[in-house]
Amino acid sequence: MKKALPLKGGSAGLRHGTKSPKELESVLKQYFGYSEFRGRQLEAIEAVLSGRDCFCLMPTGGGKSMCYQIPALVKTGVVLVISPLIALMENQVSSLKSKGIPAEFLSSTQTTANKNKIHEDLDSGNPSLKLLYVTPELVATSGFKAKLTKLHNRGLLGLVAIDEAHCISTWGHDFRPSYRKISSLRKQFPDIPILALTATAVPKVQKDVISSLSLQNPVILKASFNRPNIFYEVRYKDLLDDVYSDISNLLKSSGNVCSIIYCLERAACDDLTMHLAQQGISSAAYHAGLNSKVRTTVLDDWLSSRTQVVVATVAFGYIASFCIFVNIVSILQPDSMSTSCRVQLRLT
Ligand SMILES: Nc1ncnc2c1ncn2[C@@H]1O[C@H](COP(=O)(O)OP(=O)(O)OP(=O)(O)O)[C@@H](O)[C@H]1O
Repeated sequence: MKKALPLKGGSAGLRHGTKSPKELESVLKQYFGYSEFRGRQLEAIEAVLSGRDCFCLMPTGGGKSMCYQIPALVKTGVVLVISPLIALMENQVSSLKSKGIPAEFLSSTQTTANKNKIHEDLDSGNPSLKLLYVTPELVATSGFKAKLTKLHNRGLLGLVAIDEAHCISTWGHDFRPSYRKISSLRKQFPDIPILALTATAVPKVQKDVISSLSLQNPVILKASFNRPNIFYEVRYKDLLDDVYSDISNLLKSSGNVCSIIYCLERAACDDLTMHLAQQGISSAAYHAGLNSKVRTTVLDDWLSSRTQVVVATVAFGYIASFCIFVNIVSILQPDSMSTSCRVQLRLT
């Protein structure tokens, strides 16, 4: 049976579920370079390692992923991560791989050859994978359920993590009907801990998520949403002579700070990008109307500071999750205050 990944410093004799906070911290340091856990991370990790279900409410960018990534490193078997966005999965998987952590995702964007390789690994009885990211749509299929059952029967399903768990709730702002179907997992694998993660704080949603997933006596963790490094300034469009000029002046006065501007419509992204280019500001549009190759180039150029400004629809906020100083400008009415705040918190 595949063991947990080896730890530097000779901790190999430890069994999952029995690690001390210090030992878990050393795993954090070894793989991610951070010296301590943030907020409620450690409690969430300890809860699932002890076999408990857990509902974890943490602000966007608060470090929810660590709550299942650390267990994946210390537990035997595979951690299944259910995530609603392929771009998010791709981003996480490539970041984990760059740290030497075996992770993969299954989605329609994968080549058949890649998918086959992942399935072969899962069927091998000794998978090298530690984390497998999938969509809720895939989890609902009978073929994938059978695969999970096989994995579980061999003692190789370590944890089910449900990212963006508010999508389960009809009261959640990103409600996805297919998410409802994953509620069968609790019945299917009664002995496997389920970790539900969300940044949506509405009590009605929390209750709905916990009951829809039939979480058993879950550990409920709520982290503080206070982010002192965030500063909001509101400028009324109607009081400005020219919104585009106001934005370009703001960008020029901020120096070379990497920035994102959110617009509701694709055409506005293209228009504003053109205006900024005319003002000598390096910028690029990012929206669903561009093919994935262009979008990847835009993201890469922005992350490596070859482009200063991305003018995007809200989809961009789900992809980029690491930037030190960011100017965020939302023009036009955001679809909801909650979405706007979530995206901003993730990026700040
Ligand atoms: N203990 C820690 N110390 C320092 N940085 C951390 C810690 N845990 C996580 N991070 C970093 O915080 C950033 C945000 O983490 P993560 O993407 O997991 O947040 P999240 O809560 O999942 O956000 P979202 O709601 O956007 O999905 C990442 O760059 C991650 O590496």
